[in-house]
Amino acid sequence: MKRPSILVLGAGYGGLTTVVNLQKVLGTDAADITLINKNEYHYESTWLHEAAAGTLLPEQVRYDIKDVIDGVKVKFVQATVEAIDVVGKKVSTDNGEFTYDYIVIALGFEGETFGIEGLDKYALSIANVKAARYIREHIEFQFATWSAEPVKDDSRLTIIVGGAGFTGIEFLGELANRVPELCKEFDVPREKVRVVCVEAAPMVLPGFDPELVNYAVGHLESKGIEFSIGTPVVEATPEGVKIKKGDDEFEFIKAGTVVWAAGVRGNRLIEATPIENMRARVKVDKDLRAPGYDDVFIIGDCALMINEETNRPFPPTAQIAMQQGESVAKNLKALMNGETTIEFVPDLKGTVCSLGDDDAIGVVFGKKVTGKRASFMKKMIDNRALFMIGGPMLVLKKGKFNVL
Ligand SMILES: Cc1cc2nc3c(=O)[nH]c(=O)nc-3n(C[C@H](O)[C@H](O)[C@H](O)COP(=O)(O)OP(=O)(O)OC[C@H]3O[C@@H](n4cnc5c(N)ncnc54)[C@H](O)[C@@H]3O)c2cc1C
Repeated sequence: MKRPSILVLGAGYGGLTTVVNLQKVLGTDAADITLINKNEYHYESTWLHEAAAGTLLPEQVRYDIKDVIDGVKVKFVQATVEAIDVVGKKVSTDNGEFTYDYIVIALGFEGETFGIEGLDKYALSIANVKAARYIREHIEFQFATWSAEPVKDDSRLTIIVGGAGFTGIEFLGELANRVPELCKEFDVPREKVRVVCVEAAPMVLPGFDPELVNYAVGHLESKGIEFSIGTPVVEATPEGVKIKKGDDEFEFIKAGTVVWAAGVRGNRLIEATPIENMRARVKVDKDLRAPGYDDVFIIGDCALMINEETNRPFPPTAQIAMQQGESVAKNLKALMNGETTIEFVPDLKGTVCSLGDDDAIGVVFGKKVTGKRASFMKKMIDNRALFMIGGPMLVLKKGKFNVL
């Protein structure tokens, strides 16, 4: 009898956790499992702000996929997915076509600019490890140019961060520590550098406890970060951004670097399928299948699940993507054995937002934490994600141990 074929698209938190768990729950001959990913490595999306600021090297935030999968049970194909045909049950890539009996779509997030003029063209986005490396090098180039040019353009040293949500604040935390290093390296006086966070909403870190938000803002301001809150970006140009400060009041901030960290959406490939979606995120069934497509599972940032307690979608997180990966592996096994699938219920342990390498805020198991304790917890969370996918060897190789 032909073995069922399982295609997993994307080797991020969701896809890799699915595969690692399939290796555990299925016997060697139970299925043909193929994992397709754009790169031969996985990168830790939750560490990308560090690679973008330059506080970690791009190499430190990624590892080879072949090091964590069992080559006997799983075939890895490096390819870029170009189209998903959920009716014909096939996937086109730049490295051939693949058919499937079951598919797991875990292609992650893309930046969302909400149609704001010029942002797509002139703002950078912390979207993947290559984009993060580009941001790091762009900032360094601006500092090096300022240092070398005879007539100085101080706006080169202004960095605008669009968005005071989780990603924006974590990136600002890294920049706050990185800027003094850059000033030293490129002979730039610190007072010449501006880092400005521009946010449309009336608050920083919506959804976070106000006391923790005050702590975060105070910490970042003490390191020279400026906040412009309730002032939406209305346009980006090659010279900087225009922000709205009142009914008819606008300000143009000249800047050498604009990083847009104010929105994510699912992978655009979803929008080209007949599956109903909102900004490429699919409101999945309770067992994580796409409504109307019994052989299609969608997880991670491409999936949308409503938190029934708040009646709002769960925020897209690595924590949920990994738990979904575990659940999908169990459900695939159940389907192959003719059993019923289980409902996915997120088990939220808390959230910690870093403020650089040495400080953080968070709520863990219902308790508020700040400072070095929170920073320690953040590193333990990062190390746990490595452990769940690659075991102790991966933690030793890539883990964060600078905990004091
Ligand atoms: C700076 C930053 C900080 C964050 N911090 C946290 C945090 O502290 N805690 C938390 O829980 N979450 C955090 N998140 C969110 C978290 O990173 C995402 O929710 C998580 O990565 C989603 O996992 P995923 O498996 O859906 O996608 P990803 O982990 O993004 O993986 C998607 C994979 O698909 C691949 N891929 C994409 N397109 C294609 C294609 N066409 N063909 C082939 N392969 C493709 C990508 O290369 C990637 O390997 C953070 C995000 C960012 C950007």
